[in-house]
Amino acid sequence: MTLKDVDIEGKTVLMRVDFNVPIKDGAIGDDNRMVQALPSINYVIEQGGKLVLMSHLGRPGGSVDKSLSLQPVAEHLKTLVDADVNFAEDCIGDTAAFVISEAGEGDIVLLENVRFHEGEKANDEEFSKQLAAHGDLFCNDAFGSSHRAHSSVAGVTRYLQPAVSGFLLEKEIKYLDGSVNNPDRPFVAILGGAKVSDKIGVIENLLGKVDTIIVGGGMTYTFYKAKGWPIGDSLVEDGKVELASELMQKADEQGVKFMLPVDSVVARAFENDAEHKVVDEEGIEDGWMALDIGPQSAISFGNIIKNARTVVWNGPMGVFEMENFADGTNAVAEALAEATQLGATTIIGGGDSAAAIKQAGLEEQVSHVSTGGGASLMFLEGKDLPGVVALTDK
Ligand SMILES: Nc1ncnc2c1ncn2[C@@H]1O[C@H](COP(=O)(O)OP(=O)(O)O)[C@@H](O)[C@H]1O
Ligand SMILES: O=C(OP(=O)(O)O)[C@H](O)COP(=O)(O)O
Ligand SMILES: [Mg+2]
Repeated sequence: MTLKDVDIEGKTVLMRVDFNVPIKDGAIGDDNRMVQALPSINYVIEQGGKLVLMSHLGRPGGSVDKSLSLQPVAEHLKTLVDADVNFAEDCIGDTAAFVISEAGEGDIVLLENVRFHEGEKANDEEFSKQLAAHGDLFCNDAFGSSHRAHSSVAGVTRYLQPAVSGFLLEKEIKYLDGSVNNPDRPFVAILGGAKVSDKIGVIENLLGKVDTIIVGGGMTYTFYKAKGWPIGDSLVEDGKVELASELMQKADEQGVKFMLPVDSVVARAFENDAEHKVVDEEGIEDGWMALDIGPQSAISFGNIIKNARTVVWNGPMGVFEMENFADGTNAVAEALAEATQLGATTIIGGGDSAAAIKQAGLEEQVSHVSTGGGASLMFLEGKDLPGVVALTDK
C-alpha cells in the first residue's frame, strides 16, 4: 500500500524518513534527503493529517549524543515546509506524547534521533511498541534506511497497521527495479566510501550480476592489505582482509573484471591542508594515509565507465568533503556524466555520494541520484529490503 491508498484526514501519520544528512558546526550540508521527502510530507499536511516524523542521524550507538541531535534538522525543516514544525526531545515516552498531543491537524512533529535508544537497532519489541503508539498509521519513506531491520523502519509495523509506502520509497524502488534487474551491458558497479564492513559483503552477490567491479575510496585499502601491499595509516577493516582475498579470487573464477586504484593521494593527516602526494599501489608508507584515488586510477576507471551501458555507483572515491582530496570523486562523476550522454543508464546512490555529485554540479547529468547507498546496494544484490517487506500488501 502507498499513502494514496489510505484516508489521512484527522489521522496521525507516523512516518519514518531518512534525515541522516551531513551536519557541520550545526549547519546542514546537503539537504537532498529532506527535499526528497517533501512530496510525502506535504501530501499528509494537505490531506489534513497530523505528521509525526522519525529518523536517525549518524551512529550514536544507543545512547544520547547531543552532537547527533536532530534539532538542527527540525530548524531546517521549518524553512522547507509551510506548516508548524515542533521538535520532541525524546522519540518515546511522555515528552514525545506531550508534543504530539499539542500539535494539530496539518502540523509536523519531528522526534529526536531514534538511535539514542538501544532498542532501535535491536529492533526491540517494547521500543517498537512505544514508537507505534504515536500514530494511527505508519508510513515508510526512508528509502536510505530500508535495508535496516530496525524498530523505526520495520519493527514498528508489527504494532501499527496499515504500514504504507511514501512517495520517495515508491519512486526509488520503481526506478531501480526498471534499470538494474534487466540491465544493458556492460554493467559496472563502483564501490567506495567509508562503510567498509557494511558494504564489502555485497560484492559476493554482485559478482553474479555485473561485468566489472571497481573498488575505490576507503574500501580500497582492505583489498590492498589482502594483496600484501603496505597501507600506512589508511582506513582498513582488519576483520575483512581475508574476505577481501576470497572476493578477488571469486571475481577471477567467475570472469568478473575487478579493478582497484593503481595510485592514491596520500596525506600526513586527515586534514585538507595536510602535506600530500601521489604514490603508486605499493607506495603507501607508514605515517601516510590514502585519502583519494590518484590521477592514473581516475583515467582507467573513467575509460571503463565511458564504455559501460549501466553504471551503479555507491561511495565517494576519496574524502571529497576536503577540496584537496575531491579530484578522484569529481573525475568519476564526470565519467558518469559522459556515459549518460552516450546513452548509458547511470545511477549514483548514497547520502554522501549524492552530496558529492551535487558538489561536482553534475546531479542533472546522470540518470538517477538515489538517496540510499547501502539500500540501493542491497536492492542490487537481489535481496528483499526489510523496510519494504514490512509494509502492508494491497
Ligand atoms: N580513502 C578514504 N579514507 C577515509 N574516508 C573516505 C575515503 N574515501 C571516502 N571516504 C569517506 O566516505 C564517506 C562516505 O561513505 P559512505 O557513507 O559509505 O557513502 P554513501 O553515503 O555515499 O553511501 C565520505 O564521508 C568520505 O569522506
Ligand atoms: O546514510 C545512510 O546510508 P549510506 O551512507 O549507505 O547512504 C543511511 O542513513 C543508513 O545509515 P546507516 O548505515 O548508519 O544505517
Ligand atoms: Mg554515507
